[in-house]
Amino acid sequence: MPQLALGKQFFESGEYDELPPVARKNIRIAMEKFRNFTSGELKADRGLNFKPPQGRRSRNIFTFKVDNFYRGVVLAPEKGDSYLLLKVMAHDPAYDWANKQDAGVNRLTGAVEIWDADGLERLTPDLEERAAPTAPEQRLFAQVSDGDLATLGIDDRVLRAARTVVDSDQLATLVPFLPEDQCEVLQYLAAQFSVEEIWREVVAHRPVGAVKNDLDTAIRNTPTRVKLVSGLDELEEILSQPFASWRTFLHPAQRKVAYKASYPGSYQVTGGPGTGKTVVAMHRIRHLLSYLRPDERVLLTTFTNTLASALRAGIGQLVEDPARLDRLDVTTVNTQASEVLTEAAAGTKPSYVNDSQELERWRDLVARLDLPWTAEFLAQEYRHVVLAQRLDNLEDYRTATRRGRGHPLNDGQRARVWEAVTAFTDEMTADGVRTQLQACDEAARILEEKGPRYRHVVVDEAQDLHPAQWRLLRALVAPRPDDLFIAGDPHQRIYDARVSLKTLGVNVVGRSQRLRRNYRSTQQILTWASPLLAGEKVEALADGGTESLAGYRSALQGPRPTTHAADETGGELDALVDRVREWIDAGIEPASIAVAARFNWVAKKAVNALTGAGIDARALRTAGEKESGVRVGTMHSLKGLEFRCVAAIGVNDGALPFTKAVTPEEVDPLQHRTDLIAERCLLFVACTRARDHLYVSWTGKPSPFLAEAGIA
Ligand SMILES: Nc1ncnc2c1ncn2[C@@H]1O[C@H](COP(=O)(O)OP(=O)(O)OP(=O)(O)O)[C@@H](O)[C@H]1O
Repeated sequence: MPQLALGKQFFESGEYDELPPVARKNIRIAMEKFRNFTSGELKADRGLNFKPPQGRRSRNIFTFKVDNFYRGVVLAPEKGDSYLLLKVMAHDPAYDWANKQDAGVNRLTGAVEIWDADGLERLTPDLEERAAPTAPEQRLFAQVSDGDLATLGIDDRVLRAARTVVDSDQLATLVPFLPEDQCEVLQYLAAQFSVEEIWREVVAHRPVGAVKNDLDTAIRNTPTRVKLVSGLDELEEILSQPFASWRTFLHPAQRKVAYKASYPGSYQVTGGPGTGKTVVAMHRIRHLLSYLRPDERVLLTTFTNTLASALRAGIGQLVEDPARLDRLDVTTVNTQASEVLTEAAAGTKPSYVNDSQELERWRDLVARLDLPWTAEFLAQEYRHVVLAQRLDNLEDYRTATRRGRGHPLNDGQRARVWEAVTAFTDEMTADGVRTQLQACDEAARILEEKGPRYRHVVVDEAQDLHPAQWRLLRALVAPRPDDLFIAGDPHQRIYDARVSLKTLGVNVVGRSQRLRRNYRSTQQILTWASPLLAGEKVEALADGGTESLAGYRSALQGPRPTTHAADETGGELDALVDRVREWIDAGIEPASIAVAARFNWVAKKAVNALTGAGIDARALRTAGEKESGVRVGTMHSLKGLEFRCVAAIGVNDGALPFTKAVTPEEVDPLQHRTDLIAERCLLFVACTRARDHLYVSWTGKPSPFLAEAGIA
């Protein structure tokens, strides 16, 4: 029986979602014929009008009639009996598209590649001309021999184009025309990966099996871009709902991590912004739910309630069975702490103090006890040393290592700090209040006594969790195979969190995967934003060492980010209004536009400026998911989210880094450095929320981060 398959191209650019229901029905009827007819019958069927387009490049490409308006384009290998549906378009564009495409089997991956061969052929002479003044040995791939390129699956036509590439900007212009796997190889080479490293990255995650040079096998061997359809029922199901690519077409690295049958313990997935860590976490949950025993439950944690509801909706699209979904909780770690404490206090909910109330208490203690340190210093000492290591008495504090703290304390000084710590905790207890982190610590202690609540815990946005939160996560699940699955990115660490997971009983050594392909933002946005972190060594997620963005790339293309320098705030806000209006006039949904500011008061001004100019805009924090209007919020509040357009405003000297958020070097040089990196990461996080358009503005002197990155 013939194998039906749907190509990723079929769903691209939202074309499929815009097809009228009747066209979808007709696609199903046509596909039924592909399923049931012999090839002779297909060719003879007048309704289907199955034929090769004249002028096609690939002899395996055919078109067929969907109805009087639409035609389908299908890849039908000569040998074998698979049919890969590539596009459904209006009559003329369908022929035009079909004639431009070529199809082949990648020598390295054994996967089917379909690419715009017409575009590649037309672009190559132009690139050759532009590259002529640059000597071949100075071009981007000069160090890689033709033989090595062939080993990595680069075919002759791509080789000719690759040899013209002078720099990564030129590679970006080629990307839309390249066969996908070959494109990935060239991007790795541009990022200075060795042939062996690329071989590992590109081949190791793929299904094993001999690479055969026949399209039929290749179609069945390309889960990244081809959805094999088991039958007409499944086809009907796929065609009847809006399509989200992330549900079906995982990158081999994503698939391997998400659907590995079992890990002997905890597992960690890292990667730059937009590399699909959350997507992997959601697929892992689908996998875990399918194996769950009747009395077991799964927990997914993330950083904010907004992200938790987005995750819940996402998993709802992946797991249809409500009975399975019922066995999943999606919350923040702090919510878990509150639940545990409420349960332990027979239903009485805990009361909290926020960061500024906590600081007020330290300030009061500094004055009362006449201490020689600032309130900020004591709050950090409590958070990063005492709470982090769960130090319960002076003896332990005396001998504790103070990793990451740059201001030494002698024995007498430690005794005085401890006096303040004791007063602080005693007064909090007497007032019946806690900080969120204290609550996590207490909840962990309770569960350490009572036992875990979940069979599996999946942690998203793991980079900002404090050791007390990790202790709670550790206590929520027993140390067993597949206990914790952790997703995070140290480049997005915007709160001061440093942990050694091993000392907290979470061991991911030898069990981790880094994702490198960005699915969210255009290459232009990544190329612009990555230098914001350049030169900074970012501490790895788990246990020492550093992480880099090597090989971080995107296959998406778009305009370069733009900047605006204003002399005064009014001018900056006027320019923002103009930019947002341009986006809306170009047809972009206002709710897919975000404005990000370092401070809440700047965000409020932006809301006023936009609404004053007649543009629907609202605060991100309070906006309901379905509400209209441009979203405006602080850079912190954009964490984990994404928008088609992002305007980062107020990126001024003095705002980024914000002086008050950075411990003075003379107070604590190590803390000073950590705070500065967090501020850098904050700007990076805000910029990498953008999918298509990024705009950055400032008033007066720009942020030194922009200047250091060569942007302003
Ligand atoms: N395999 C895929 N195919 C298509 N789209 C994908 C794929 N993987 C991820 N995406 C999309 O890329 C975007 C970013 O994914 P996701 O939020 O999972 O990344 P992330 O690494 O968690 O990002 P961040 O760390 O910046 O929050 C989302 O729109 C997601 O749907």
